[in-house]
Amino acid sequence: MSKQTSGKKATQKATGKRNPGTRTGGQGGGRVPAPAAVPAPETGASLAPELSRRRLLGTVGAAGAAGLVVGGAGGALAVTAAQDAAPTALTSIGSTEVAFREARATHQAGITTPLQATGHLVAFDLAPDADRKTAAALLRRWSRTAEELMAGRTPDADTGVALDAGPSSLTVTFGLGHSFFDRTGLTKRRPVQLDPLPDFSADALDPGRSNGDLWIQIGADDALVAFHALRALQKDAAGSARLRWQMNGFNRTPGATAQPRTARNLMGQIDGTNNPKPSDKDFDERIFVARDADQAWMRGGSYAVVRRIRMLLDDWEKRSRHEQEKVIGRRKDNGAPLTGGSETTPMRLDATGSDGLPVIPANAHARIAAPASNQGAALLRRPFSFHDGFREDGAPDAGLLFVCWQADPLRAFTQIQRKLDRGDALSPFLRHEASGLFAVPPAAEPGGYVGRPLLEG
Ligand SMILES: C=CC1=C(C)c2cc3[nH]c(cc4nc(cc5[nH]c(cc1n2)c(C)c5CCC(=O)O)C(CCC(=O)O)=C4C)c(C)c3C=C
Ligand SMILES: [Fe+2]
Repeated sequence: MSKQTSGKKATQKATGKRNPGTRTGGQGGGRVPAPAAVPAPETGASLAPELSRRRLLGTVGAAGAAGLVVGGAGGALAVTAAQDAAPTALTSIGSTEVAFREARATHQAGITTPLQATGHLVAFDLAPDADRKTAAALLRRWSRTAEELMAGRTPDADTGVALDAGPSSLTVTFGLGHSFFDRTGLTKRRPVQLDPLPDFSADALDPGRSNGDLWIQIGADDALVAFHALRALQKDAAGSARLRWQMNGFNRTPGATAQPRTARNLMGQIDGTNNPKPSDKDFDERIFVARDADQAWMRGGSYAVVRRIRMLLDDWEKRSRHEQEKVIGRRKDNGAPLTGGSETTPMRLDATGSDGLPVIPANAHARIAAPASNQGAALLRRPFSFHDGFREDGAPDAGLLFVCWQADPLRAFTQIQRKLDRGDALSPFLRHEASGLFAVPPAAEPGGYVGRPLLEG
């Protein structure tokens, strides 16, 4: 059914787990360089190690060896084979694989996985005549495709777009919207956590680009790999569901800086510093649905809130650096709180300056959004930046595809956004233009598919 292009399927668990916002520290993600098997381009059989090494080194020599995965930390020697061409050596970026289902992980990939360079967010609505069986068959097809592509394998009848790219940290994450449950006769099993988000005063939402029966988040460190996955999943949906909306985003390319750093957004701020870390004792409780939750099919799952937030960059960029820093409560250069220290130093919210005013202003974004201002509420932010060209007035149509993860959206996103809505210094520079809320079930069981316990339970 499929052609293996990046060595045999990886079954190892995560090594070098990294924080989604920082690419270092913490756990999460399960990204591993693909293992060393080398398929022969013509026959698919393994090449003798000596031959494959020679071929590889030839390619390495031509390409320059820096960054290539040849006996690196993971000992991996990865190649990908175009159908009739010589194998292409992969760097660690191309060969890194995120497991579709890890041995002991109960949640889907793409939640604690480190930020990827490219992302597509896509919502589908089930076809008018679709029922629960149609939905189940679609999720089965989608899960199979996701597992294949995340392992670096491509379908036989393939366009070849990603043939020599390797898995490139591809993740595909599936979610179910409020309307999915009505469409599939499962209204009674819809979790209250999917109740529609309240209206916020700053909302200017476009219903056509909001919500949807089904949602997919695709992320990869290679734009061709991400597009390839999007296209394959769209083809799988033919006749069962049609595209409702799609958004494309990006982050800094991994490996661009010598030391991994927390991402910057299009306002130039270091964004993601105070994300909950998988090493925090309450991380699972905050981000994932509890193991004893009433909705058994959601145990180990999470809820995603997706917002397309356009940044009013012309207004923002007129502000001095000092003004911009007061809006957030942190420095732009290194992300440190205005009360001093480095990026990871805790904010001193009670510190006052010689003028008697709080050093981190009362309306600073980081103060208002902090757990201390929200009865302990916290969410995991895992966004992509977007740029969809320029508007008629010449302003960039650019901003943040804000994706955040939590066990309970009412206690996390809604609580924090209500607070921000009432007086966040950042709000005048933002427009919330689209919104979605999705239940993201746990990872598929071996041989199963995402959502099976709901659809067949
Ligand atoms: C409802 C939740 C949030 C929305 C919407 C949101 C939008 C948004 N934020 C930034 C930039 C930054 N946010 C920062 C911190 C921060 N933001 C939220 C929540 C929302 N942000 C939280 C929970 C936090 C952490 C607060 C804390 O515990 O300290 C920061 C500071 C650095 C960091 O910790 O990440 C920046 C910068 C933008 C640009 C934006 C919308 C486009
Ligand atoms: Fe924020």
